[in-house]
Amino acid sequence: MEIYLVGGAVRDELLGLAVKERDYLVVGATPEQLLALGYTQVGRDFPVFLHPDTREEYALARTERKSGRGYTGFICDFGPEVSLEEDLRRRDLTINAIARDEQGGLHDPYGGRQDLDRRILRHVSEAFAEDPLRVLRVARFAARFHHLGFTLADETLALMRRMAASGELAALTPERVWKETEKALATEDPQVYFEVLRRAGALGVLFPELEALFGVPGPEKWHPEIDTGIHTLMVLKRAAELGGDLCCRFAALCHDFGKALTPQEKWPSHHHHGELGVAPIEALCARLKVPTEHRELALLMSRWHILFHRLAEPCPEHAERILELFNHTDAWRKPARFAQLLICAQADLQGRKGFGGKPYPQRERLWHWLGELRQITAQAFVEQGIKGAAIGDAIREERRRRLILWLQDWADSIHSSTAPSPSR
Ligand SMILES: Nc1ccn([C@@H]2O[C@H](COP(=O)(O)OP(=O)(O)OP(=O)(O)O)[C@@H](O)[C@H]2O)c(=O)n1
Repeated sequence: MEIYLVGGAVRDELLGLAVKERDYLVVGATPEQLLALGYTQVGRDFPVFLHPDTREEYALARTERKSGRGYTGFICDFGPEVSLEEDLRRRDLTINAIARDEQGGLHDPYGGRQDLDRRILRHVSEAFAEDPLRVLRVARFAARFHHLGFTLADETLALMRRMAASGELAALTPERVWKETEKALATEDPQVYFEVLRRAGALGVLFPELEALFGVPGPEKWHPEIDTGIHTLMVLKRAAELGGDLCCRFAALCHDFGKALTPQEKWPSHHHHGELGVAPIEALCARLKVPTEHRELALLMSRWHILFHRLAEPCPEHAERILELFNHTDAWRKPARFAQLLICAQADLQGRKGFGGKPYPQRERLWHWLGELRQITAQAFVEQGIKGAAIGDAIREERRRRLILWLQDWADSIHSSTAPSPSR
C-alpha cells in the first residue's frame, strides 16, 4: 500500500501558500484493508476514510470519476489495481494533479509543476468533462490565483465552452453552484470568477440576471465602453478591496439587476431600477438557495443604493432621508449589517472608470451619526416625565434635531473653507 499527499495541499505548498487541509490518496489497498487498520469510512457518494489518529482524509485511487445523479458527488470504481497515474489523470487541473510520496518525492506525470511555474490553469485530460462543476472550479481558481498572475489555457477554455454549450451545467445542484460561488466571492478577485464564467459561455446559464446587464448602457456617457455588466464587476472588485464581507460582495453583484428591466434607451435614466431589481434578486436567491442574510443585504442595497449617492451634498433637508435610510435598513438594530451596506455603497460610487481614489466621506459620517443617534434612548425622556407613545415621538424628534444640526455644521464648514478669505 502506498500513500500520497495529493491535490490542493501539494499545489499550495509548491506555491508557498498556507495549506488548509491535507487529502491523501491510497494506492494498492482495498476498503477492507483500511478498515482493518483502524480507519473509519465516511462519505455517502464515495468512500473516504479518516485516519485513526489525525482524522485526515484518505481516498482510494479511482478508475472513474463520474458525477452522480443530480451531480451531488462522485460515483466511482476503485480497487487495488488502480495506478497513481490513472487517478491523477482523472483530476481537473494539472496543478491539482501532483502527488507527494511519504519520502517527499514528487510525482507529476501531467506537467503540473511546469504549469505552476508558468502560472497556467490547464485541464489534465478529456476526463475533465466528467464533472460539469469543474467549469466553476476553474473560474474559482482563476479568481483565487489572479493576483499571482495565473491565466487560463486556451484549450481548457475551449473545453469549458463545449461543456457549457452542451447544457449539462443546468443539471448542477444549487448547493454545489452556491458553494463554489461563495468560495469565489471570498477570494481577492471575485470579479474574475464571473468574467471567466462569461468567457466560457456559462454565465447566462448560471447567472442570467448578471448576464442580462452586459450591453445595458450605464449613465456615464463619457465612458460608453463601461456597460452595466462591466460596472457591476468593478463594484464587486472594489467591495472586495474595501474588505466587504460575503454578504456585501453578493449585494455588490446584485445591486443593479433592475437596470436590465428599465426602458432601454441610448442613455437610459434607469428610473426605479432599485425596486425593479427585487424580482431578479429573489429569483437568483431562490434558485441557488442563497442564505437569508446575503439575500437581505442584496435587497436592501438594490432598494436604497441610489439614496446613498444623493446624500453626498450636505443640506439640512437630508435629515429626513437619512432617517428614512436608517429606518428602512433597520440600522438601529443591525449596525454591523449597515456597515456592510456602507461599504457596498462606497464600492458602487468608486467602482467605475476614472474613480481615481475619489473620497467617500458619507461612509464615515453616516456611521458616526448612526452611533451617536443610537445612544438616544427612552431612559432620558422617561426621566423628563415623558410617558407612553410620546417617548417614541420624542426620540424621533431628538434624532431629527441632531441630524439637522450636524448637516448644517457640515454645510457651514464647506462654505467657510471655500469662501474667499477677507484679505483677498
Ligand atoms: N470536481 C472535482 C473536485 C476535486 N477534484 C480533485 O480533488 C482534489 C481535492 O478537491 P478539493 O478539496 O475540493 O479542492 P482543492 O484542490 O483542495 O482546493 P481548495 O484549496 O479550494 O480546497 C482537487 O485538488 C482535485 O485534484 C477534481 O478533480 N474534480
